[in-house]
Amino acid sequence: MAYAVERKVAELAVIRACRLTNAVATSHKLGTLTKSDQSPVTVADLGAQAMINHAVRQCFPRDAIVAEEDAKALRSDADLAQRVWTLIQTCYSEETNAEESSTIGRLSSVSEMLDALDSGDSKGGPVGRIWALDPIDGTKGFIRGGQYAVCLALIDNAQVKVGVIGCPNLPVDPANPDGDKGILLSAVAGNGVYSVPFKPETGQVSADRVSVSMRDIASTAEASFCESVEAGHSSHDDNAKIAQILGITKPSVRMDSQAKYASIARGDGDIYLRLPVSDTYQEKIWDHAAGNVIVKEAGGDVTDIFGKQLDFGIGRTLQNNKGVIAARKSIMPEVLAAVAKVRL
Ligand SMILES: Nc1ncnc2c1ncn2[C@@H]1O[C@H](COP(=O)(O)O)[C@@H](OP(=O)(O)O)[C@H]1O
Ligand SMILES: [Mg+2]
Ligand SMILES: [Mg+2]
Ligand SMILES: [Mg+2]
Repeated sequence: MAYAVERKVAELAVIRACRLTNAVATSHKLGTLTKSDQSPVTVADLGAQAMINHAVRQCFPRDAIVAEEDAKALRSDADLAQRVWTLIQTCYSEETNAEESSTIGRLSSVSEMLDALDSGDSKGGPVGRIWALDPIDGTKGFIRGGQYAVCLALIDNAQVKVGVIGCPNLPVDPANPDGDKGILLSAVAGNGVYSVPFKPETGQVSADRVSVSMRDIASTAEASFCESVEAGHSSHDDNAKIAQILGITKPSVRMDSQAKYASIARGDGDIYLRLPVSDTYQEKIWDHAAGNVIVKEAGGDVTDIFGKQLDFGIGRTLQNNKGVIAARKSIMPEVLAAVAKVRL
């Protein structure tokens, strides 16, 4: 299978990062900082990015990386850098799968950690292999104890070919929300999407991978839709109007992060609405790349609010697109017609 090695590396790197983020979440010592755009970042985002960037660089040294974070805050604060380094060392020491370090390696010094963090600064673009990394998507959800996701994708000549999303807080069985948590969704374009339950504390895979697909529904009135928790990321008002036009009566499922893509891919919900709040905000490629291939491989489609495919080949942002809509292919025309009515 094409991209089999890339998928294996991405799965190992994401599961390892989930072990680190889960340890930070359960310690309640999040080390939250505020970035220049006023959004939060925690020591877990930084530790996860350093480890994953290093894994990608070690396995595929010629590939570029577009990642959300950088080492700026750690380069000016040695104590903070040491704290992230300790988290990474603890995470390595808790490895239970020997394949992990033999395949994706380990960082060996603080300076290597800082360089790895800074190696996700590619400008992106239409040509070549570019990894898109969101070390914690839904940082606000992570801080709240809600949903968050570690998301890694490989974009090859502007097409998303591999997508892996780790959701440590997503229930393994959606019908049993208080049961075991920890799901990895993994897709290669043209080869389907698989769900793998894993234990976030150890990173151990707890059952076989199973192929998943989006639910078939007779009409949009039967659908349930999901949206961001943060009203600043997606217009709850517009989303509600669209749902009303589609005859949806169930309340929206509000969830942080690309866990939304993961849950519609495995059939927990049917439609993901992300209507823009601001005219100027440009969606980031790391917020959507992995989810894009995962939903498509599950039988869904993902477009912007005008029905255009998302363009992952023009840089770090989706500047040619506005908002995001995802749904099963068969209902997509109806959903986009409702979106158009609301946006007129
Ligand atoms: N005004 C805005 N509109 C849309 N998305 C935004 C936004 N401001 C921030 N975001 C992005 O929304 C992501 C979270 O999405 P969601 O609301 O689905 O959980 C954030 O990812 P991070 O948490 O990785 O920073 C951030 O990149
Ligand atoms: Mg962020
Ligand atoms: Mg994000
Ligand atoms: Mg993030």
